[in-house]
Amino acid sequence: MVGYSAELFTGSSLGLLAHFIFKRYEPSVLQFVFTAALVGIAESVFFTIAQVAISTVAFLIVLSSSILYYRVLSTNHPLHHIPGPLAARASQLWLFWSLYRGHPRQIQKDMHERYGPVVRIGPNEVSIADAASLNVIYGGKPWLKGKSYSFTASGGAATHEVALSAIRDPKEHAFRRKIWDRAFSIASLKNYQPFITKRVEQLCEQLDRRCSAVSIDLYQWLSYLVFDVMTDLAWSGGGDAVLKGRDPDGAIASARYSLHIAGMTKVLPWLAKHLLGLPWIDSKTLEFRRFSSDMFVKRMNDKNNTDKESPKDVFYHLLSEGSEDGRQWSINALQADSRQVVTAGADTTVSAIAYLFFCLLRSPNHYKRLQKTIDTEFPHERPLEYDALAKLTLLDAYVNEALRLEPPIPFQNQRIVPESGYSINGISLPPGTHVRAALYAIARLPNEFSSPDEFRPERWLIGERVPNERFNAKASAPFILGPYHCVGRNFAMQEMRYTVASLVRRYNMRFADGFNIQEFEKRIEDRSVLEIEHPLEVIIERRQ
Ligand code: HEM
Repeated sequence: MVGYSAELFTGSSLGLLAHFIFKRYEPSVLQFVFTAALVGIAESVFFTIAQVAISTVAFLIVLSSSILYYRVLSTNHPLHHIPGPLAARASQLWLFWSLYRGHPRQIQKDMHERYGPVVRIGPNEVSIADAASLNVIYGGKPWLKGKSYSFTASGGAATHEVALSAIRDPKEHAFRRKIWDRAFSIASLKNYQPFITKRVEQLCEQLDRRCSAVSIDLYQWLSYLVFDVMTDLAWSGGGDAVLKGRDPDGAIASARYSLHIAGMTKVLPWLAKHLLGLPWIDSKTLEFRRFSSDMFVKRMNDKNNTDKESPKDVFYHLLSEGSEDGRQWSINALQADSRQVVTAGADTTVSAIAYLFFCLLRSPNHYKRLQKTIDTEFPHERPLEYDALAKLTLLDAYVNEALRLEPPIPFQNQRIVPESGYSINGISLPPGTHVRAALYAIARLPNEFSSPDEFRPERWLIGERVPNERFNAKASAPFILGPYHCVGRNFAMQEMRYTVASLVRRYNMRFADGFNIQEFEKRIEDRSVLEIEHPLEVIIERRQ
């Protein structure tokens, strides 16, 4: 051993030195390997190959043990005082594993029940389960978006195609967001209603043919519906999934898979671009990229065809509105943002509607009550009107309750503690700490809602709350708050109201024989957006 002392000493010292650098700048595996290679090359000037090998091994062992010790045990670590699982303190891989398994929202909730309102879920990341903090983090002067946003959900590194949700620079975000806000103004929302009405009518025609027959997978049909609505919204024309009764060119599955992969790799952004380059992953995200590019080109051609009046879709707003300083969007940005209408709007809305139907079918009395209310409000031939539906407090109570229990984006909301730091329940979070609000856990806190795990839409109706019932509407934030809140919120609400009211009014439904409620619940997974992995098998009957 004495014979190796020079190379062991050199390797170990360089390992410690590298740690002091990596402590400030979290390395990727590639940087880690690159540094080791650099050290090896530098040492080869003084050492033989065997000595370099020994020194490099010493370097790697000391560097990894020192990082591990610092993250897990050292009282010098700025988040040392925050409780959490040891594996999470050690590496981001713990989060990656939670996402891979598909239940990070539930793991977050379990962790909070065990450790309290602030839990360490990564080397430099904490989760917060505290309703009052929602406004501090996301509302008012919001905290900056975290590193996980350096990667877009649409299947490309953010530097190539930045969609609105991935923009971390507040000024750039505000510039692009202004145009999105116009695209979702009250006036614009009215222009979009025919998209919903037409597709729901098509869905009803399809479902009419499947009444009382074999069971249908309601989640699948709702996916077709919402995908068509979103592609109409983005580019005034889509894949006609409802009419065809199938996923057009595999685009729905491919869009879903893109979100699935993006959700997992967002916690390890450096891994994302390497993973996406893998042929079998690339081929599974290709269909949606191809589909959306075709739609984009078609819509551009329509725009350039001066004989046609430009349809008033989101694309219309993205194209025609420049900013006051005269800046125009690049083609890449235009493509990324119009595609985001589908990636942000489809799976979120479909999971919310499907989960609401699941709750209604599990409690048939609720189904009947909603049906009766809609029958009373819209007797016989009276068409469903969007404005009247928006005033139906009972309908909103049902939608809000489903969103409370299963917020469709429960986990992907990372922010950075600002320079002023933050303190919660006497626990201080230093500037630069990455945080996520545990939306799912907060909306199920027993001090915010009585019987928090129960589907009880009445809690949203002032006249129906039981005496001393705990109810804090602000603890349920499925669309987040503040300047980065969901821009499609009002559109999603009108789509959910119209779809649910139309189907409940027209059909009686029940679970198919043998439907496994527990298994269905278990298979509601989340990585980016809720993914329902179990068919929602139902039997439908046309009402007289
Ligand atoms: C029930 C349905 C929906 C829910 C629960 C939902 C939820 C959310 C949430 C929580 C965020 C913030 C995520 C973050 O902090 O990173 C968000 C952002 C966003 N949502 Fe939605 N969403 C829904 C439907 C829609 C629809 C229909 C659209 C239509 C285009 C849409 C477009 C967007 C966009 C573009 C953003 C990024 C906003 C920004 O960064 O300024 N969403 N949504």
